[in-house]
Amino acid sequence: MMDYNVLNLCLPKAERVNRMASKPRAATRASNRTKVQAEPVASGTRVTRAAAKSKDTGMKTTALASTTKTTSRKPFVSRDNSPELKQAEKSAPVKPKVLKAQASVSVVDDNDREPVKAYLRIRPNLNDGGSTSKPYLEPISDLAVRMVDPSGSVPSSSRLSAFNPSSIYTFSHVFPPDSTQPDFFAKTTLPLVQDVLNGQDALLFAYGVTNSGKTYTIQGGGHEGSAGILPRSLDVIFNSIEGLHGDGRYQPVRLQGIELADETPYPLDPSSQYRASTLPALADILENLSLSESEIDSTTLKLDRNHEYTVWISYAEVYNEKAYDLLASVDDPSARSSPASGIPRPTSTYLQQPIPSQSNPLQLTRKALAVKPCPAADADSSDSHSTGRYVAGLRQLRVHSAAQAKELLRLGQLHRTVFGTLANSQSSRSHAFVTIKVLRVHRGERNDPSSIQTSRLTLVDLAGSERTKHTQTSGDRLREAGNINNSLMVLGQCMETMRSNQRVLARSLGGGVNAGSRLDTRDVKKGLAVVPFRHSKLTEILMDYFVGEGRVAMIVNINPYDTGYDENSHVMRFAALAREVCTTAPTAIPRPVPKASGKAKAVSASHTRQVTLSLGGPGRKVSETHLEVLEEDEEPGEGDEDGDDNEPINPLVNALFDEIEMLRMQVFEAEMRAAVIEAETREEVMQEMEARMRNVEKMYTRRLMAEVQQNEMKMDEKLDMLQNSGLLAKPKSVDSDSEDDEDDVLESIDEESEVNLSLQSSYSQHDEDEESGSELSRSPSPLAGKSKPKMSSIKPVPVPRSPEVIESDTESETETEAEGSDEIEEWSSPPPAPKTAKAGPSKKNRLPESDNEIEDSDDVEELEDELDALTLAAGGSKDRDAIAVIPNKEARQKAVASIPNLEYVPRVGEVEVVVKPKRQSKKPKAAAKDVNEEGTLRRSTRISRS
Ligand SMILES: Nc1ncnc2c1ncn2[C@@H]1O[C@H](COP(=O)(O)OP(=O)(O)OP(=O)(O)O)[C@@H](O)[C@H]1O
Repeated sequence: MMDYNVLNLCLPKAERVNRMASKPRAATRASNRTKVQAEPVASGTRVTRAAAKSKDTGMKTTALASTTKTTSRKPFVSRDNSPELKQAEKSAPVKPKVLKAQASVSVVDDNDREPVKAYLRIRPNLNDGGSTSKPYLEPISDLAVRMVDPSGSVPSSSRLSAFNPSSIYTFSHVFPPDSTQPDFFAKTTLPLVQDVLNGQDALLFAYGVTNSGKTYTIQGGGHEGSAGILPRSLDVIFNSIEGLHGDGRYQPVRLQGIELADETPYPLDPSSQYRASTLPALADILENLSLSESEIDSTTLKLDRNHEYTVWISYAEVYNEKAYDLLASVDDPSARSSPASGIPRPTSTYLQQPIPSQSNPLQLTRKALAVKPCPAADADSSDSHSTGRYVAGLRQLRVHSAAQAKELLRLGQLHRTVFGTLANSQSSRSHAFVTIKVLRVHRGERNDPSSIQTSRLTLVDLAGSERTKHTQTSGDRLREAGNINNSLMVLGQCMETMRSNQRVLARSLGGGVNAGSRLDTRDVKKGLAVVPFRHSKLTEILMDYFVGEGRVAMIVNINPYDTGYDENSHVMRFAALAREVCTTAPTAIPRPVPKASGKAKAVSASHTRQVTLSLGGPGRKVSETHLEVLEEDEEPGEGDEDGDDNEPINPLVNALFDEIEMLRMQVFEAEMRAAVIEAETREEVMQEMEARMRNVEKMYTRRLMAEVQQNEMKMDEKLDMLQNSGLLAKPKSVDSDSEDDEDDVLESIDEESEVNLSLQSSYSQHDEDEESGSELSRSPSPLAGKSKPKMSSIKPVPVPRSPEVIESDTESETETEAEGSDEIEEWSSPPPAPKTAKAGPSKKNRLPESDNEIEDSDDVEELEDELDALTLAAGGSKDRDAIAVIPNKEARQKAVASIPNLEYVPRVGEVEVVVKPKRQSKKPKAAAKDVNEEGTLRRSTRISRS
């Protein structure tokens, strides 16, 4: 059964949901009893200090239309791409949640996975006790900051500051001290609000040391324009659903569950009896702590107007490792109306209590709530696998307007203040979770609970991390600090484990496929570590966001004027770690989580604290009153709506469930094997194709090189022949500096030849030949002549008319003979005859005629072209040895006689034969082979009859 859980979490979440769809309800219950907690494996983004990597696209616009897609599962290899590589900023498509509509559940693909976003917000200098006037952190771009240890070279006890006096950290976005609340909201939270209205879950938490601005960021300040992201989110939600309110027939329960709305009214407000008293109420003392209400964010998002929406709020805190409902004592918010605004206003049982005489402290009692695993039944009715845990008994209150919601939150905040923070200079000593839940249903299906989509936006104001050595705390405060630091440490550990699990998984999958071996899930599983979500209440509650779908963003608040450089360094490193964690984790393969030892619960006991409240605000006479806060432990079974945790287990039923799960595991393993085989096959085919392509490429390269060399050598031979036969002589009538020019030309050729390796080999061959002592060694090459304007002074040697063509015996080249003949005739006849388009060679294939023309020809490419042209003009292709134009028999005899070792080879039917031994001795074998294969090369020169 554990194996099934392990493997099941390898699947994309929606696919798991599909699987769950076929799961009988009873089965899920039994599974729930034995099912282990899921540990996700997260892929992440590597955050380096050295380089700023942009991952943020700012506000994303998501599609409003709900589209369902049915995609087949991808091979595991491709499902495990690192998000770092894709970090491509993309808008995640909307995946609406449809309760009990498993048939149309969307499948999550790779592109939906996203690393945690981390936004850095730098607090301005408020001269509020910070020890430094110069900040130790400065933004260097929109995405990166440099942090310099203010202690400089002074040795520090901290390893971090000792070894990294200056570090660069990157974020999804850096908000400098002067950034405004609206801008911050628009870039960080608005996209999440859009997601929630479209059926997606989202989590945003603020992390930072004490006094760094977390609460200011989330809730806001007291002045105009300072409303935080929480009231702004409420404004945007209610602006957007204006006219689209549902009837609230169904209410949310737990994380994803839906049930018929409770008909029972909220408990009657008992405060009326207290209000009859003339004594001031607790609320009067706390009045000046209320949130800023004046400001309303007017942003409106476009929504599908075929849907109806209801909004529900819950507000919980985790204090000293216990979860409390901050709205537990709030009476029905819709039952009362404020006479001033007409807005239904909730009231608080706690806060309406009159403060008794100073000698008698007012005792307030509140009960901690248990955090329980979500029943699998919820997963049946939603597209979410029920891996999360919820605060059992946490009230979710419906709100009809942003103002009402803010009022409710204000009460919750006051409760938080009363129960936790007043005794500590307004500092938040608890983690506060505000969850805005949106229930959405299509108008035509409002009576069908299975059509209701539920989504959550949770904003978490984490308690400030701090070192006890800085706060000098003791007693209760020390205990608080210990718990806070412990829970934050566990959060960091969870992220670290998720990241390393993802790496292990990626390596295993990648290695398995590359090695061509089968992937054994048990081996992979062994390499993964347990994610310690259950080691703290904070991570237990947040767990669903990390193992499930939805986006997670983190706000890092920092006060760079504070003394806590080391603490802030830890915060920065935490952010770097968070950015490497991926939240949608279809590849999660957890190992069984050991059941939480009963130790924590057994140890905890009711705890009474004394809180001193100051009566009156600034400018008023201050008196004090004392509260006694009794914090009762949670009861294990309390608040468990399922109530089936202690249900007696039927062994037969359990055995059947085990068998079902085993079969599921087998199916899954088979699917996984198939996926791996498919990936292997693809890989093999790809490798084979690549090898073939490489061979073809090599072959063509070889041929090309051989051809180039061959042509070069032929060219030399032809030029030699022409010169030897007197058809091309060394120019005599040149300017006074012609010798220098020729040298320049040769140098130029040398330079150009360096550019082209293939040509270089040809030239060096040519040079070698020349060095052998020939008189022609310094004669300019026609190529060289063409490469410099000055060579236009080289005059062709007149030759008699009626040329003969020395042709090869290749039939295929007969056509080019005439053309070659024309070319040479024209080239060698003074003055050069104008060429016609028909008879003459193309511009490309002829020698340059003017200086301007020659000037254009000094790039290597053109040189090569002209080289080819010469080859053609000489009537040769790669199969010809040489062509010489001999005007008549006498001239031919003369020419033959003038060339030593020339042998005449007659054509069939010819009598005279002159054969010139080939000068070429270094012809590459490959080239010779190629030519011989084609049967066209004759290593002799035949002089045809005129
Ligand atoms: N961006 C800002 N602009 C102006 N004032 C700010 C800003 N951020 C924080 N402050 C002010 O700094 C002070 C401390 O901020 P805040 O209470 O939000 O810190 P905190 O991190 O929530 O502290 P704790 O963890 O102790 O609750 C407050 O007076 C707040 O108004």
